Amino acid sequence: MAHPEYQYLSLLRRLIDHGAARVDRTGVGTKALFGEQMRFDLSAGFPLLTTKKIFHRQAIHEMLWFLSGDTSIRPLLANKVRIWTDWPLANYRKKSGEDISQEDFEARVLVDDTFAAQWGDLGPVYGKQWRRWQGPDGKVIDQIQDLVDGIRTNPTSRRLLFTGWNVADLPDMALPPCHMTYQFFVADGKLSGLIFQRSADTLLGLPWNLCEGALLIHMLAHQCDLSVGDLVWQGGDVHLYLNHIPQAEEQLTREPRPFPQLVIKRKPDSLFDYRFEDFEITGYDPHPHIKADVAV
Ligand SMILES: Nc1nc(=O)c2c([nH]1)NC[C@@H]1CN(c3ccc(C(=O)N[C@@H](CCC(=O)O)C(=O)O)cc3)CN21
Ligand SMILES: O=c1ccn([C@H]2C[C@H](O)[C@@H](COP(=O)(O)O)O2)c(=O)[nH]1
Repeated sequence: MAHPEYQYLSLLRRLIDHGAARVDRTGVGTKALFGEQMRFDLSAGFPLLTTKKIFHRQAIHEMLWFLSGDTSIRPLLANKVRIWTDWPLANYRKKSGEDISQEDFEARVLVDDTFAAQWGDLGPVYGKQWRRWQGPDGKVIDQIQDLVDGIRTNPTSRRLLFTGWNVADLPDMALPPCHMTYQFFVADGKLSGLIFQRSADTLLGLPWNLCEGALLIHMLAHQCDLSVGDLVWQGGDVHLYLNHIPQAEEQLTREPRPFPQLVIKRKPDSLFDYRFEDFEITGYDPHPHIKADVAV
């Protein structure tokens, strides 16, 4: 069987060859396809792309941050994860008129509590909706805890899902959720998960989304005494930014190598008690990193 990474590489190829040219919110421009799907059998390996190095250390931190319910970039910065800085930074520069550098902005968020509260928060993004969805009656809903309970007590339920797409809260979010809905399925002692992603930056964001989706399935399966099944990824507007085409062409010259394995070294009492040190990726031997600028 062909290496599963060819699903991703063939998507890059099709985007370059057949994507519809579009003007997008960022002004960069994209080539886009609508309605794409990929499937990875997690028992056969961890889907961390090998045709370029993916910074999985940062991706693991991001997933733990979502699960913690936090929406400030401060805990990310404390772990040297800088992928979310651009949005609050642009907001601060615009509103304050101060031409602050990214480094200085990040340093202030880290040391100054008042500054961090005012400028370092992304609004009611992923973590808030996943863990603290506010009901109309003021009741707070923990969608992830409910999911864990559901998988354990009613594994054939067709309602094992959670979503970040809280319509009423969208205007207050720095960015509306991209990987917006997750659904789960238990069969033959295996847990599978499906991600619906309304908008996918195929070169930069998507490899992280696959890594983090796979990590979440592993964690849920670990907690619910199941083994891992498939990660199914579905994308709505799946795009390649025009300034990423040379990087995509470079990546397409490379041959996939075997996927690594994820080792979870400890079983904590709950899904929310995992620490970064509990995870190890073994056997990862990727091609070199390919640098690309993120569209803000
Ligand atoms: N245009 C865009 N693409 C995204 O993927 C994206 C957004 N915006 N906005 C919100 C988050 C932030 N995410 C990001 C942002 C940056 C990188 C990025 O630049 N990754 C580089 C290296 C990062 C580094 O040097 O630490 C990579 O090669 O993966 C990845 C995901 C995913 N999301
Ligand atoms: O996890 C993520 C988060 C974001 N993205 C990408 C997808 C788009 O390129 C932008 C978001 O812009 P919108 O105009 O809100 O669609 O970020 C991603 O791929 N993965």
